[in-house]
Amino acid sequence: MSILKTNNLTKHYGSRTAVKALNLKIEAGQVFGLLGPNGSGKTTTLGMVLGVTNPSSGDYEWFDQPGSAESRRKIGAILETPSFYPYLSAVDNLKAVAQIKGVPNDAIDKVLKTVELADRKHDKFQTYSLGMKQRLAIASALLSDPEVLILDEPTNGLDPAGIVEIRDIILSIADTGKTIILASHLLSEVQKVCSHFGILKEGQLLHQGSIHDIEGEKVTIEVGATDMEKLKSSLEKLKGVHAIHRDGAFYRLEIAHEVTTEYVMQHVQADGIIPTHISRQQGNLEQEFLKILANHE
Ligand SMILES: Nc1ncnc2c1ncn2[C@@H]1O[C@H](COP(=O)(O)OP(=O)(O)OP(=O)(O)O)[C@@H](O)[C@H]1O
Repeated sequence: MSILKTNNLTKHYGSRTAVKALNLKIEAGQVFGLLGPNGSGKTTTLGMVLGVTNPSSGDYEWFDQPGSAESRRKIGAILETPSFYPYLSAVDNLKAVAQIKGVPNDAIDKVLKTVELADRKHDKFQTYSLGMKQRLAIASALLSDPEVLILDEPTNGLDPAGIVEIRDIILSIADTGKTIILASHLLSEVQKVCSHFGILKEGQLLHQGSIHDIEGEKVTIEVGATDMEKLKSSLEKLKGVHAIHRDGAFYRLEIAHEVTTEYVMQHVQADGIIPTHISRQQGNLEQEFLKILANHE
């Protein structure tokens, strides 16, 4: 099922075109990353499809229907950090949101669990870290059990641990079958959590497709050992290895997608080799990304 389709969606601010004839297509179950530098039109795009920014021209469909108040009820979105009451706990803040949204309070415990705030649910909002505040915002967007969750730069300002927590939560929400649309200027974020992505530059969509297609077969594993000769003859017997290249102090293996570092490790250890280095490179999205940008220079 098509979740979101935009048809030549365009926004001008005076003489500036923020979004230009955008044709996005997002299907059910995708984690779709709208990737682009600051000012490329991501927030404007999300604002238009959420009905908070008027398009200059073009239109959009949610669930194969023209955008409407009814379709928006199936969407949970965080465009900017929502304001919570600092002196209230997470539970009491969510009770206030539940009342506004007209959803029963029974949903609160479930969403707090999803965002891993169950054990801090009675603490005041003002005692929360930035990451916890962001997780509470996600909980609030999930309260009405939407089919689609929209997040604008969900990890902005967070420390590395906070970033990992948000990513894990996004992935676990995606596992429940919800479609997620997130805007990000971070290639690594899109690569780590998204199944599909679109690249926006100066309001134009340069590319859209699946992450897997771009990463394709380009998965490699680097492995090194003290005895490189012995390592090579062991690696040559390994199933799922398409090619072996010497790269300085290690071999770079071109491998089938399903080959893991554990599998390589077990295989070489069985031949009596202890690797001094082993790591897996998940595709070349960065290079592909730069290529796409270069093609549009
Ligand atoms: N209300 C507004 N009035 C005038 N220009 C605007 C307005 N909102 C956005 N713009 C302009 O539209 C362009 C796209 O901005 P937008 O915020 O959509 O980009 P973005 O990709 O979300 O960037 P960021 O991540 O920095 O928010 C920018 O040039 C911006 O200055």
